[in-house]
Parts: sequence; C-alpha cells; structure tokens
Amino acid sequence: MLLLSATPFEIAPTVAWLRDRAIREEGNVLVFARTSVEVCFTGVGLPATAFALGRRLGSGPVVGPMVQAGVGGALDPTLALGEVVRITSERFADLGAEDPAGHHLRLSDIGLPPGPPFDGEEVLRLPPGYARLPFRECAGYSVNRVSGNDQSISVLRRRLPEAQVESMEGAAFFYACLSAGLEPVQLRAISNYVEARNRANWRMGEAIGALNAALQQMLLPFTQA
Ligand SMILES: O=C(O)c1cccc(C(=O)CC[C@H]2O[C@@H](n3cnc4c(=O)[nH]cnc43)[C@H](O)[C@@H]2O)c1
Repeated sequence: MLLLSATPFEIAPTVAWLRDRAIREEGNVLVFARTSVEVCFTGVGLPATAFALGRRLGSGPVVGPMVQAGVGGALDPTLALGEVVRITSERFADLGAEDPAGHHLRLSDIGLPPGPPFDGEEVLRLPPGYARLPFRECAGYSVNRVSGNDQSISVLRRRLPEAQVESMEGAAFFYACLSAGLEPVQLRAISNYVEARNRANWRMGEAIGALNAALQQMLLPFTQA
C-alpha cells in the first residue's frame, strides 16, 4: 500500500500507530507480516502532488492500494465538520480558459478535449466495480487557490452543481492513479466549509482526529498477522 498525505501533520497519529505495529522499517516503508505500507508526503497542492506521484510511480510498481488521506473543505452544506468521506470523482476545477465575460470554458470548449482518464464531462471517476468502503461517497474538486470569496463560490456552485468537497490535491491523485490503472482511495475529513474566508471557523483538530480514527479502522487488517 502507498499511503499519501499532503502534509505529515494530517496523518501523524496514523504513522505513529503504524510504526508501533510494524515488524521493521525500511526507509519510508513499514513492514508487516503480510504486507507493507509505504508512506509518502507529497506537499500541498496539485503540482507537488503530481510530481511526487509521477516520480514514485515511475520508479517501480506499488504493491496494494493507493490511499490519499487529508482534510478538505465542504461545499455541500449537508456534510458535517469532522465527517470523513470517500471521494469517488474528481475534477480540476479551473482547468480551461476564461472568456471575456469571465465565464469558464472547459478544455473541450477550446478545442483541447483531454481524453482518458477524463470522461466526456472532464471528470475523473472511479472505475465500475470499485471496492466499497464504509464512508459517505462524495464528488471532489481540486483547486490551486482555496475558495474564500462569496461571489466566486456562488459561481463555482452554479458551474459545478454536483461538487461537494474541495481539496488542493485530489484531482492530481485521481489522475495519476487512473492513468496507471490503479484504484484511488481518497479519504477527506471535513475541516471547514467552503465559505468567505474565516480561518476561525476551521476545525482542523477535530477533522484530523476523525481522519486518523477512520484510517486506523481501515488499515487495521493490513497490520495483522
Ligand atoms: O489558512 C488557510 O487558508 C488554509 C487553506 C487551505 C488549507 C490550509 C491547511 O492548513 C491545510 C492544508 C490542506 O487542507 C486541504 N483543505 C482543507 N480545506 C480546504 C478547502 O476549503 N479548500 C481547499 N483545500 C482545503 C488542502 O487539500 C490542503 O492540502 C490552510
């Protein structure tokens, strides 16, 4: 398994928990009786994630699932702060062009349809028959700049009515996994709502606690003999 996070901070409790249970460590790989868990911190954002994954997948095969874990912002108000969700689709929210009126044009609108692993709507989707996990399934979207302005958030809601969870890395993870024929498992714990920027409303501690509890529940069978 390859376990990825943008920052060490987001999955530190799980890395400590895995290290306590591992038979041995080989660099960033924790070895268990039946499997191993390779831990990789990609850095924050789409370019850093794309580079880290390109380098890792180019250097040799990954044994077992690809898991990306982190916090995220909820555009969907029915999501609770601290809720852990699985992202089942992703898109690069601002990939394309802007017209003179400020409207977004997709790649296909400007004669550059991206092709697989994107679908015709320029969405990156899990393949049919993917493994079900005990988390609410949500549509993700990824940005380079965290949304924090009421007007741009309204535009985003109108343009992407299905979008539920915002992150800064998810689409790069989906793109790399799907391009390599691997199933992406992306877990996000909701740390904040996508709203006019107000850092005081963020519940980072709660989200990280919930994320790590969920991760450990999911990883427990991998650590057992
Ligand atoms: O202080 C800020 O404005 C700020 C903005 C985004 C993230 C942070 C972090 O400290 C965490 C980095 C991590 O968080 C993900 N994240 C969490 N909420 C959102 C969001 O509403 N929109 C986009 N990304 C979000 C992101 O994937 C980063 O890796 C601080």
